[in-house]
Amino acid sequence: MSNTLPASFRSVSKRFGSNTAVDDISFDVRPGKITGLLGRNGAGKTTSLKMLLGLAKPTEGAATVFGLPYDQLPRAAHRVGVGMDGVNSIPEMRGRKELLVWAKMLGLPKRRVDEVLELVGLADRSDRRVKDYSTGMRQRHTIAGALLADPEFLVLDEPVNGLDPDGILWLRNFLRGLAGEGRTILISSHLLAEVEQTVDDVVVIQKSLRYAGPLDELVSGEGERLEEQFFSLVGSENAKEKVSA
Ligand SMILES: Nc1ncnc2c1ncn2[C@@H]1O[C@H](COP(=O)(O)OP(=O)(O)OP(=O)(O)O)[C@@H](O)[C@H]1O
Repeated sequence: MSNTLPASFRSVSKRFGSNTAVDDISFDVRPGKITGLLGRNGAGKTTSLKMLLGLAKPTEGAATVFGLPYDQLPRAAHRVGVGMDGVNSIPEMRGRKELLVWAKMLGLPKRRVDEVLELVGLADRSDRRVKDYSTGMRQRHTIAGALLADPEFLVLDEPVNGLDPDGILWLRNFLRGLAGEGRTILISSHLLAEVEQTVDDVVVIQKSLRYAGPLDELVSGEGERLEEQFFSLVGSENAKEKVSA
């Protein structure tokens, strides 16, 4: 595994016309940890991940993976596994077939597809078309694709969305297992209770950066919950009412 930081954002901003989606954020992702990128809808999570992965260009600043912009990183598709809507997805194809396409593009043997299908629990259901998968199956399929090249860094955009309680528990244990092997994981989410049980580090954004650091430094007081801290960082009258209710 590499010694260089898996991900680093330095004074990164992104504007779409007059809309500032991401405003001057700087943070690092620690190796071997699970980091949760948190923010409410429209906070700039996906845009930030896209800039990290070379799918969007920062208006200012730089986001790097292993010390380099993604498009300059040698073997980037092998080192960084990506799970994001619209990336590496051909919904009309059957699950296993689709993974075989990506495996071929990555120069991987067919048996790797069966390995990842087994890992995510889809081995016996991968002959269905991806578009016919349930939301939970699609999430697992996305993670299988991200794992194909056995990457040391996984970037997953909203992997918990749409999972049922079994799926959530599975994902939590699965991600913890991957981190236990020394992998780094960056997930975006707005599901605070779930994130609290899964991540080591937290990055809270609301266009600008509100917090970056260990979860247990953010939620250090007795009985303190991530949800409470989140709302005090991003601010919301409704939220404050909700928290104090
Ligand atoms: N391609 C684009 N063109 C114009 N505006 C965009 C584009 N992509 C994102 N935005 C805007 O940037 C802001 C941040 O969007 P983004 O998708 O990054 O938020 P998010 O935190 O991932 O939200 P969600 O949880 O709803 O997915 C929003 O105001 C969004 O409308």
